Amino acid sequence: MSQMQQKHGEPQGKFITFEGIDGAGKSTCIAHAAELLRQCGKRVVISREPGGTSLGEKLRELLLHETMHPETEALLMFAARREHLAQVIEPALARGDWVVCDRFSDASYAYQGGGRGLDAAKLFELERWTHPHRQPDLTFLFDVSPDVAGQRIAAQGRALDRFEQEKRDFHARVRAAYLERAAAQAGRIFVIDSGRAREESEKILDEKLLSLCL
Ligand SMILES: Nc1ncnc2c1ncn2[C@@H]1O[C@H](COP(=O)(O)OP(=O)(O)OP(=O)(O)O)[C@@H](O)[C@H]1O
Ligand SMILES: Cc1cn([C@H]2C[C@H](O)[C@@H](COP(=O)(O)O)O2)c(=O)[nH]c1=O
Repeated sequence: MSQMQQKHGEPQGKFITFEGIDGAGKSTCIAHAAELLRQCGKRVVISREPGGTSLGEKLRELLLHETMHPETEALLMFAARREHLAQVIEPALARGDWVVCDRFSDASYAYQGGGRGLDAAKLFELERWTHPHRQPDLTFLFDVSPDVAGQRIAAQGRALDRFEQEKRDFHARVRAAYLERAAAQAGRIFVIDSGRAREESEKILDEKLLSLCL
């Protein structure tokens, strides 16, 4: 049975992920994307990583606030992801719902790989273990410079988490890893220049989503 088909030949829902460095603007555009998909008649589940389940949200608290070894960080990201796939993502897709998710495994390659310097082969092993047969159908990468993203986060005036507190160099490496991955997987990862006005990002997002809905 193909990944795109259920037992009775009904098409599965689609799995759409949003990625980018902290402050790139992806979370803001997710609600907009979900609204558009609902207008197209799709049932939409919005979720996030790390998180999306009761256990995943507890792991998220640890990941965002506790100091830990980079490999522990990678393992916990994938542990949260395993639970998320089992409890939320796979059941929703099997029901025919569309899943719109704030981050997925591309984030592990970008943050733990690019940012922390972990060997991509180790991340690949974790990915193969956690979701050997599942990849997003489409990924939006919100691309912006760490300087602009940092200004956007500062303007929110809230406490920063462990990743947001990292230096610009870290975010520059994360951004570079994302762009490298987007170049290697251009058919799946669609880059949106989010250095421009939010309305412009949303217009491009709408066009791409509408083409997927038809
Ligand atoms: N082109 C744009 N697209 C999206 N958001 C933008 C854009 N320009 C400015 N913004 C603003 O950037 C701010 C940061 O957005 P948001 O919190 O969605 O980022 P994020 O990528 O989800 O960050 P984080 O990963 O830290 O949660 C918001 O206040 C949003 O209104
Ligand atoms: C899935 C995933 C996430 N991260 C990091 C990236 C962000 O800094 C935080 C999540 O915060 P957000 O405001 O919800 O974007 O977690 C990571 O390092 N690796 C991952 O796999």
